[in-house]
Amino acid sequence: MGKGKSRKEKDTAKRGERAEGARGTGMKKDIAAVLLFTVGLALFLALVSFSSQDRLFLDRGLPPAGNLCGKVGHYAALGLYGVLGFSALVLPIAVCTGAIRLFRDAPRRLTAVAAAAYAVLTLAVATLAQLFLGRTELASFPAGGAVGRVLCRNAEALFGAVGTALVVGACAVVALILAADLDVVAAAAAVGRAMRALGAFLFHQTREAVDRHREAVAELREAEAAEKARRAEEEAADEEARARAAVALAAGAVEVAAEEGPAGDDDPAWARELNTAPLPPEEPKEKPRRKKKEDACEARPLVVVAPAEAAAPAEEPAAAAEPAANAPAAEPARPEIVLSAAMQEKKKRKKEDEKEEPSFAYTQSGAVFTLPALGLLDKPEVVEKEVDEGGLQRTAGIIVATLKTHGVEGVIRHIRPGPVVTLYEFSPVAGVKLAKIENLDKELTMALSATRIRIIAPIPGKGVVGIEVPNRDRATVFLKDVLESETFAHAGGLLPLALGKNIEGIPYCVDLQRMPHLLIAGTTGSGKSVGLNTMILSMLYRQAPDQVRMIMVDPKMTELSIYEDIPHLLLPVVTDPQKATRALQWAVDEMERRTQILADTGSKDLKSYNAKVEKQRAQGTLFEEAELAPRPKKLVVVDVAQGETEEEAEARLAREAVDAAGGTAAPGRPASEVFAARDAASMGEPPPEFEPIEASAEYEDPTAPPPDDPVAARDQKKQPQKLPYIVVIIDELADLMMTAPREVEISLARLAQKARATGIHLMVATQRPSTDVVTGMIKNNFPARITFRLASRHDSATIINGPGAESLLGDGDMLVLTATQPVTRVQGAFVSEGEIERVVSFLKEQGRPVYDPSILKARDSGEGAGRGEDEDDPVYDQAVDLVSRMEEVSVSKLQREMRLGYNKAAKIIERMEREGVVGPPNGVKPRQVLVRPIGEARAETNV
Ligand SMILES: Nc1ncnc2c1ncn2[C@@H]1O[C@H](COP(=O)(O)OP(=O)(O)OP(=O)(O)O)[C@@H](O)[C@H]1O
Repeated sequence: MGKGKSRKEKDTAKRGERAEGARGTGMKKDIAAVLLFTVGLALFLALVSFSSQDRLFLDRGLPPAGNLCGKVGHYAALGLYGVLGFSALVLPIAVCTGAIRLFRDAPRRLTAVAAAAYAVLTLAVATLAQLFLGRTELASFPAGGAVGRVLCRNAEALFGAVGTALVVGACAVVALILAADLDVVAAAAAVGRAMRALGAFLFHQTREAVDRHREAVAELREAEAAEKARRAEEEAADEEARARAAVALAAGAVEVAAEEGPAGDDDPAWARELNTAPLPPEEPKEKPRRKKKEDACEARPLVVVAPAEAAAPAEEPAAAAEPAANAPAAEPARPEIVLSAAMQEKKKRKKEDEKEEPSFAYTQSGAVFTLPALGLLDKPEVVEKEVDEGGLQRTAGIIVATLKTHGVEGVIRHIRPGPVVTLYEFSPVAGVKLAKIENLDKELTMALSATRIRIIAPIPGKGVVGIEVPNRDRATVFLKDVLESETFAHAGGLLPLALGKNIEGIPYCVDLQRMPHLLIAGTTGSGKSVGLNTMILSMLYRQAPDQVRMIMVDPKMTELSIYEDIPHLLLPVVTDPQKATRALQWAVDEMERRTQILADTGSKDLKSYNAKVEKQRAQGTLFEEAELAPRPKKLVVVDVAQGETEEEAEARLAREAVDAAGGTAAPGRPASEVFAARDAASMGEPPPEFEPIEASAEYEDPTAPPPDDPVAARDQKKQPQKLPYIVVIIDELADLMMTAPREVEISLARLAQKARATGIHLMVATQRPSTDVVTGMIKNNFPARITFRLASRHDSATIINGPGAESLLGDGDMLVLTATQPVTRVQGAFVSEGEIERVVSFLKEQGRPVYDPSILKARDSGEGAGRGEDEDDPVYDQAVDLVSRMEEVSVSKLQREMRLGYNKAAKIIERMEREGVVGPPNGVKPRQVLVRPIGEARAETNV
């Protein structure tokens, strides 16, 4: 029994010992867990409060200012970050989790797995941190620490960057699941719940904000309505008061009038008006609205439009008619919004639209030629938009703020809205370099979210910097709009070009005569051809074909062929570059011929020549009479073709003179001057000398073929004729320059230099403004230039001597440079093909041109005669016949008289010199003629 008890006791004692032991182990574990947790927490605090700046304090023996765990914490964190980088933060989590598990008495196996998982997680985070943040400078230590750097380098070598991210990322997630004993589904659900809660919160907040905004708008509208009602009441009261005052005054005036008789001259105008008109007219309803706008404008940049002060008083007739006593009270001082000239013109035009379209029938020349009517052009209805003042003010604010950010201070004084761009006039403070503003164009473009902006620093003559910002809604300018404007109607000159509207929306026209030649450039699609068409149509709308003739060169064969066969053309539209070269040479010859005519008649230019011709025609006199008067001659032309001898010819003329004695002698012509046309006798026609001066068309026709008999033509004494203007239009200069660069360059330069006075003008367009096309020689001779959008600043400098064209918007946006005006931005007028076709067929209905194809023939084949080549040349014989009647002759005189090309005339004169008909060259003076007509020579010998 004692043995058994002792075993029982032993068992109990053992159980008690085990329980004791277990209690002791549990306590130890708890203590270890607490210590571990503390270490983990301290580590966490040391790591999150680490600051590299603390080193400065520690170096001076001071405690660190930032680290919550003092010196030890700082160094521990420094070491851990250095080794593990950001993954050091996993450590305190691992330690704290381990502490909690220890506390919960978790199985040892699980704790070991968790520890291993945390270790893997730490290394994975270090690698990922190095991979993603290694190149940034987020912290004072490497993102992945030394460990992360090594692991990342090796992993990248094995898997590449993306592979490393995937593999290491997967390891990290698995390690996290194991370490934290994470239920992935539960975690995802928790994240989802959090997102939903956040969404609901944001939605609620937004709805509240929208409701608040709506309420505020409704309140504002109510307040506005109340304000409007109040103003309406005030105005009604004012109106009534004014009417009462007027009636009282009228009554007074009538009483005075009854006492003193009719109002004398001293009475104020309003008093006199009151006698007949007791009540002032109702004020326009628009007035109060404008007042409101003006009030709103105070302390902001003034939205101006253009100087139109002169028109302002005319806009306020009612105010002017009001009694003086009312005036001061009615007009408090306030900022003024001036209506733009363009807007005024629009208003005016609206009224004029109601009038009938004026008739443009042209009746100066013999035949009536009707100029095309404006009705042939389209003018789509455009809804006029109100100026968005708020938007303009906002843009002005952005400009000022952006410039300020970049160190340029200043204010915007005026805003000038136009159809396509709006000009903001910026006044910088003193000391700002303008080049700095110019260089901020890209910054401003970005800040304004604009496509392109243009900076004009400074605007010539204004002392401000112009910033042109494209409008969001771009208006189209229609050609009809410009052609029917006052500006075009009053544009002087014979060759007005309606280009479009300037940036204030005012129609912009130039005169080609004054320019006097125009170079046009623009990349493909920039609006160059449309621009050229509007210029051509402007001239066609102004001038009849006998006043202005055109040569059109279109090597691209696309743009100008639409004008084929209009009566203004001198030639069919030239598409072959070779022929174009000849056409240019013809223009040079024509210029030489005209220069001689001007010199012979002592005319300064074509305008004064045409004026003289007009006078001569009115008086029935001739230019030549003055020259011929001192040396009357008896001229006999022997009809050698019919085998006539000199005696027979003289006898014939005597007979004819007797026959004609009873006929009409030409008024004012010397009786001794007797002419005989070469074939007159054989044709049985009355000799021309007895006819009155033949009335000819007012203008010379350059396409008329040369006279069959120049001698007879010269002697026929036709009335002088005016010379038409000639406009040469070339659509693609580059194509011509590729074919015959030297000839084209020389012809263009000669024309550009000298043709102005002779009424020949050039319009040359190109899409390649490179220096091999627009050569120095061409450029120097074309002072007036228009550029549409160009590809680069460099191209812009070639055309307008500065930047700007590269910032244009395309679609007809252009810069115009003339010799007298600074660069002006213009929105080109638009004209469609349909409109051009309508105008062209209207012109063609009135007549077709008669072309002179010889202009385009190759020089040598057309004009033949070389040195001793063509001894039987009938033209030479005619020339000798003609020259023998002159005292002196020059190449151009012969050219003019016989309607020859310059080269041909020069060759004839050379041959005449060789054959002793004319003397040697005499400097700039004409050559002396050494022969006499046959009859005259015989008469002299007999004497
Ligand atoms: N003044 C304008 N207003 C509105 N749109 C325009 C204007 N001018 C041109 N455009 C538009 O730009 C397009 C191209 O114009 P255009 O044919 O004149 O260019 P281009 O410079 O002559 O090109 P290319 O050299 O290739 O012929 C036109 O079809 C038209 O839609």
